[in-house]
Amino acid sequence: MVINKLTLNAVLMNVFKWEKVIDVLVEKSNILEKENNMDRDLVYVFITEMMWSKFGLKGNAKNILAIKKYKNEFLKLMKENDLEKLSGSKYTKVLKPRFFRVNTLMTTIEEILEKLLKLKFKKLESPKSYAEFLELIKSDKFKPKNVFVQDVHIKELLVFNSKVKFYELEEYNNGSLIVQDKASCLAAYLLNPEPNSTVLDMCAAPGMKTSHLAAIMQNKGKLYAVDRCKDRFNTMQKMLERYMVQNVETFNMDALTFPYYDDVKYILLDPSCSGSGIVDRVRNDSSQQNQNFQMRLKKLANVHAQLLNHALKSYPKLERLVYSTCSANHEENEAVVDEALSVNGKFKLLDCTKIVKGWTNKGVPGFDCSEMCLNAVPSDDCTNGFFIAVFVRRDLEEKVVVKEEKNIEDIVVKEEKR
Ligand SMILES: C[S@@+](CC[C@H](N)C(=O)[O-])C[C@H]1O[C@@H](n2cnc3c(N)ncnc32)[C@H](O)[C@@H]1O
Repeated sequence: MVINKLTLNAVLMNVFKWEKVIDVLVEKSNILEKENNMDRDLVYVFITEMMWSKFGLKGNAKNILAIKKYKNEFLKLMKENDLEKLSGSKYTKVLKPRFFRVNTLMTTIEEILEKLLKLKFKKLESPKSYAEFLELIKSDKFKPKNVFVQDVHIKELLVFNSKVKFYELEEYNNGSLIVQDKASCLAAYLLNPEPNSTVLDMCAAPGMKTSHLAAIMQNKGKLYAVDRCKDRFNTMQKMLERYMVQNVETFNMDALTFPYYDDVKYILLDPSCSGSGIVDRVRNDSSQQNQNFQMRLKKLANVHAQLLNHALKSYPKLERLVYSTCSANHEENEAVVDEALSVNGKFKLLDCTKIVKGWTNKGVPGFDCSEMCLNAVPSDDCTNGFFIAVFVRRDLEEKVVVKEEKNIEDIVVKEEKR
């Protein structure tokens, strides 16, 4: 059999993912004792291929046929012992809802709500608190395919059952409705630039957060979107055009060499990370301990720190910076933030979970910044794993807190008027 490195890697990652389940199947079925000439590792690979690979376990070799005999027994054991839940951590096998962000540069929330009602969707009453919101989207009330609810924090975000797909819907196809996980939307929500300000998105492609920033700025002011990767940059340009972002200037370059410093008041830094927070990407303890992964983490963390330090030092009018990753590893998150704070005394952190009311998952304990950061945890928050820290210039802190409180008051007033 010809097998390339990538295929082999995918097979092994799948074995790691299901390892705990296979441990139980092997033990309960006594397969190793019964098939006493077989190598344990090979048995794990064969079981994974037979039970969970797209194409099943192929071939008629003696040891393959021996494993195939156990399929029904394994299925029964899985069911009886509810083994699926062992297959991952809080980052895998989580049934996330589907989040659609209304692109307010092309339409309004009201127009989309009207369209959805015409399509026989039923809007559930928006809960008052985040805890009630989570309870609702995890409950049976949220099971039917035709129900949805408006997000409790980000008003332009509509939350649907995981089975809902809008491939046929005009608004989805023309860019008025954008699929974007809530955790990813929180970055622009927390940066919260006012219209007419100057904003720099340092690692912008493919432009999801850039387009959200433009929507928050109502297409007014200046939005610099920088990315060094040519292909991703090209995709971003197409996407921003499609989403009718008009206040953006795009730059295909390294953010460390971006030349326009003077007016930048807000920065979003969302660098390339390990992606270990993304639900469905294979992630488990065995793969995390892998030496290559640890080395990769170290390299990524160094790059993050370099970009973050550069941003905090180089922009004289910078008031606020959001640092975000879709990593679940503290090396890329809290450790980078602590280091940046230790050498950038002019900045401090805002308490993210005070702004995102009711959010309970903070940074992992053990770091100076832990209490001020926000972690999105798939099994709790029903989003991808995500990390956010908000830096503010120290002497502006009071002004910023007043602004936050005012924003929250405005939201409450708007809600009451409805
Ligand atoms: C996580 S992705 C950004 C996703 C984007 N913020 C969004 O919401 O669509 C990270 C991006 O950073 C870019 N990048 C990494 N290092 C960079 C650097 N030094 N300068 C500019 N772009 C960089 C990568 O090319 C990649 O497109």
